[in-house]
Amino acid sequence: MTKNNVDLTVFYNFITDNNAIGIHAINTLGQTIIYNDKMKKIEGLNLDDMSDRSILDVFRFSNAEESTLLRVLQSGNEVLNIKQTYWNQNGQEITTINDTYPVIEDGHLVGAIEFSRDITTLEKLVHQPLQRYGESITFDSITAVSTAMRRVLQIANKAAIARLPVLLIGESGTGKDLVAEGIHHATEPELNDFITVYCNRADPQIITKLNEQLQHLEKSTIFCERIEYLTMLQQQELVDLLADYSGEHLFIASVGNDPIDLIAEQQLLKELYYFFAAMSITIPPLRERLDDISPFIQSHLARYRRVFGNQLKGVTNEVEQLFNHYDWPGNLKELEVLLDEMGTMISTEEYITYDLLPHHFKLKVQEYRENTTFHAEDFVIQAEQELMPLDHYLREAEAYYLNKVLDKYGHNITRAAEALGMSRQNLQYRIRKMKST
Ligand SMILES: Nc1ncnc2c1ncn2[C@@H]1O[C@H](COP(=O)(O)OP(=O)(O)OP(=O)(O)O)[C@@H](O)[C@H]1O
Repeated sequence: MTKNNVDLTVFYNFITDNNAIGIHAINTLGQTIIYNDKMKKIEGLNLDDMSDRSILDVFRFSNAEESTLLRVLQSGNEVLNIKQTYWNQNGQEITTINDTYPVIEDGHLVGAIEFSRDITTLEKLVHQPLQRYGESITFDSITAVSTAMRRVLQIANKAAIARLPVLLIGESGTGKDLVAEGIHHATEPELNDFITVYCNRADPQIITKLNEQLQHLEKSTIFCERIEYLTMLQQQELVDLLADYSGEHLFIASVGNDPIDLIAEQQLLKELYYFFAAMSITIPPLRERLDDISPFIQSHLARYRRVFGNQLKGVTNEVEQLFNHYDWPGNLKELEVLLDEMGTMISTEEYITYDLLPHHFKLKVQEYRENTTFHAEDFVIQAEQELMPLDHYLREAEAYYLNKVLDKYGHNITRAAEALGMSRQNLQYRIRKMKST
């Protein structure tokens, strides 16, 4: 393609490669033909993973309906403004808005193209703080059933009493923000305001603005969220500011990684770390405190029932097992986003079954599920198979059968017990026994 005798292909390639929008295009066979650098960053995949391969192969889609690109290819209709939050292979939280279009040439469909706008920063700085408006977070609002999390809250309570600077260390979504606000409300007498500073390096005036704000504040809590996101210069400005105001206010900061590593990687200023290090609280990732998953789901679903009036009571055993084996790179926030996503699809269901899980989550747990789910053929004796003791075999067979029946009846105990020809109490007893083995 040329214009004024200039080959435009080179310009089009440049536009594709130097663009703030992720672009992914496929042909009618589902093969990737364009996958730009921005899309690579967003999805955390390599071009080599994608080129010359059918999108079906790469993602192992079990159902073409579930890929927007393939859906558009099949229907010929555009799908616009789909918002998604997920954690890519590097454990980074990403929020995108996607538009997917059919590509038509001379009246014939020749492929489909997806444009993905990365709105992660906008989401973090604007939408999430807005969502939390009106809700005051105390230690009671934080799910802390695991020993590790109860310990975190104990130390946080001590920090509130001591009113010393606090450093909260933990991966994205572990609840640092909540613990900071919990500390604020646990101070006695309670400090006046809880101010969150989203450490956005793109704002060169950020520390100057904080300085102006501090001049008008009396005895408040200042939470500097993710201080490692500031430039070194901004961090130095913050150190100077803290020295001026440390007697007046309670300062809390958070970091997403081990601060010693951050210092070694020159992402955190040593002096800033020293200021906060007196009280360091490490919040462990969710995969190291699985006991918190179930109570978090319970309290989240209870809120759903109150707000949306639906019937959701919990998740099936199968989903619970998958949750316990997934590594949750986005921690409780990822679980929350997942529940929210499913919440919008629920109408009359009482339990979240495997089928209700969003496709992107099914992909993440697919391998584990394939390796662990019992199949009917597991109970057939095969020549090469090692025999297991009878009581073990019966236990597994019972668990397999009970789970199947419970799933069939959406975990409605009364209906499942009826189908199994036993009392509700008997079924509940067997479920408890199954969970404890
Ligand atoms: N222990 C918890 N109890 C209840 N909700 C939680 C808990 N931990 C996280 N959440 C949920 O996850 C969301 C994100 O948590 P939060 O913003 O505190 O994470 P964070 O560690 O500050 O993450 P980031 O480093 O990305 O800012 C919260 O708004 C809350 O809804």
